[in-house]
Amino acid sequence: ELYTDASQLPDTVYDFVVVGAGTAGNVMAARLSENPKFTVLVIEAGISNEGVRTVEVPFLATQNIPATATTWNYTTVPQVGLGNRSVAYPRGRVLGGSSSINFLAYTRGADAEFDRWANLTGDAGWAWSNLAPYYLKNARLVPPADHHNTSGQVVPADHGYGPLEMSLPGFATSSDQKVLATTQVNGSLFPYNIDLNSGNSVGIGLTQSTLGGGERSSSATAYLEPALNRPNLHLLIENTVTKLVSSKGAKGVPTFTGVEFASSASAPRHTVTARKEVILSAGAIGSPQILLLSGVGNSTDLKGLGIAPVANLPDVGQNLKDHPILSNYWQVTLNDTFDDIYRDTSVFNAKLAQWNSSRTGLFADSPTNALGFLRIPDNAAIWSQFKDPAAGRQAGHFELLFLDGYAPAPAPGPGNYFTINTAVVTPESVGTVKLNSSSPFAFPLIDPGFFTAPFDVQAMVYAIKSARAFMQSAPWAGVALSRVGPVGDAESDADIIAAARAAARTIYHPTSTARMAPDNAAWGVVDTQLRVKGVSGLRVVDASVFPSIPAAHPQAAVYILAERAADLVKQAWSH
Ligand SMILES: Cc1cc2nc3c(=O)[nH]c(=O)nc-3n(C[C@H](O)[C@H](O)[C@H](O)COP(=O)(O)OP(=O)(O)OC[C@H]3O[C@@H](n4cnc5c(N)ncnc54)[C@H](O)[C@@H]3O)c2cc1C
Repeated sequence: ELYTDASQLPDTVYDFVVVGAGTAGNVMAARLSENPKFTVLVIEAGISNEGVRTVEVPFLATQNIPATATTWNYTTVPQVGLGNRSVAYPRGRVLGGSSSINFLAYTRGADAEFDRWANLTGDAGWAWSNLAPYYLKNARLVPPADHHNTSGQVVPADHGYGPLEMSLPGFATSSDQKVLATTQVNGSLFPYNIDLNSGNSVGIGLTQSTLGGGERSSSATAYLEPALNRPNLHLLIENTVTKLVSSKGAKGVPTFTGVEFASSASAPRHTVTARKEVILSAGAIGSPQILLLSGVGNSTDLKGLGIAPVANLPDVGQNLKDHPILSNYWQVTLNDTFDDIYRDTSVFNAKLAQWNSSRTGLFADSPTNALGFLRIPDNAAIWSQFKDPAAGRQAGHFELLFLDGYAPAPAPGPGNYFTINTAVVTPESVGTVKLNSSSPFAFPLIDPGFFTAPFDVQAMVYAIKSARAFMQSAPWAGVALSRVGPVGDAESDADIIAAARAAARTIYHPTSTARMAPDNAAWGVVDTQLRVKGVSGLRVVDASVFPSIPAAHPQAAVYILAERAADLVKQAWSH
């Protein structure tokens, strides 16, 4: 049942209270409520996802950001590595969380990403061989919107049977053909990868997107909605959790027993009791913020803000990792790019009408039809200065994302454009999330530390040159005209670096702000069962516990982690 007002809630005591109906939170809610003996309440700050056009229409995903009714409209603190610019840092604030507003790419990353988690935490349960069943349990392939023959574009045997729908592009563009042709003629630099979700994530392939039947599939549509008719699952939306409630338990161990929330800063606070556990799934920004507001963090910092310390865990809000990205643009001779839809309302409306009537056409597609992860070669000069940060040889160092037009729109002038977004997916830069104030309604201070580590700058230079080499390949001869846009003019390395610092932004992949560490380690925030260290009754399940950031779009890893976490919680309370 869905409620919008605390006074409507039929109960004040639940077995589990899940904070945040986001990507991970909805997996927890759906899986825990499979047991009819468990009662579960989910509290979400955002609005319902239903009927929100930019959430439902895959191609319009980019229109949810930077600041709309479905986002937390965060910005970063000025970024030293980006010429002191502050950059927009939106997160989903809607049922489904960021899975409702993201750009739909589903990439689980190399097996080695998870094996690294196992190594960093000392728990083989996080190794790929043990997580694979949870990957299969998360998503399933469904036909693309245009029902084309997908042989040679995907390896069906490497996919599962879960509720999340995933499909290949359902609206072919002429630039897709050129991207794929480039992998054929220039395969040594740009190998074709038939399925980026087969465990080897190096190479370029068609994007597998979280959509089915031409509509976005999210943790809200795939997990939450089908479970909402269960009598043991209650959902409260449009209410912000202000802190977690704890008391001193047996032997003086702080014990989390409930959650405090309110519908606005000035509204009265309400509390509910969690008989078994509080599950914190507020994401890589929200979860550290709520931990700090609840007295879990660096005790000295907390006292300075007037917050009574409950557990001294200095790692809360530390180790923020994210992928920096920027756009490289070309003017092209193709005449069917999407540029016109943002220049001509009648073209936009025609595409929307097609989607409305048949869930087909451009708007049934995610914003990017092809992408790939590539390695900086072993003989590159960069390796004389830096140690290889990749998890393994089947993981890339940088990413190329291909967009059939000028993105973010609108194009700077008439004509047609092609965009290659370049991202560094093995960043060495580390940042923080800190409280700005003890008010739960004040945004935290977000500092991803972009380009503060020299490796990231050098890797971005490499990625930009790689994108340029891609466009110099034979299939683009006579098609790609001039380079345009802010990075386009830069020629020398020094100029490219300056342009990169002026143009880079986030690809919206923050992780690791409440990271998992070995059970006996003094560092970290949660143990290998995702229980907050030094307290009882509290787990964190979302991207904030990632021990390291995968060289991939992280939503797949969030789903996989949450599927395992749900089993861990079920096992813990099976008696
Ligand atoms: C614009 C954008 C594009 C992206 N594109 C991709 C992509 O193409 N592919 C990909 O794999 N990943 C992408 N990502 C990243 C991916 O979506 C996230 O890594 C993932 O969804 C995070 O899941 P989570 O469960 O950790 O947090 P979220 O899904 O963000 O969930 C957190 C939830 O907690 C709620 N919450 C927070 N604080 C409170 C509070 N105090 N009280 C109540 N509720 C609260 C939030 O409203 C939200 O619903 C993108 C992200 C964004 C923002």
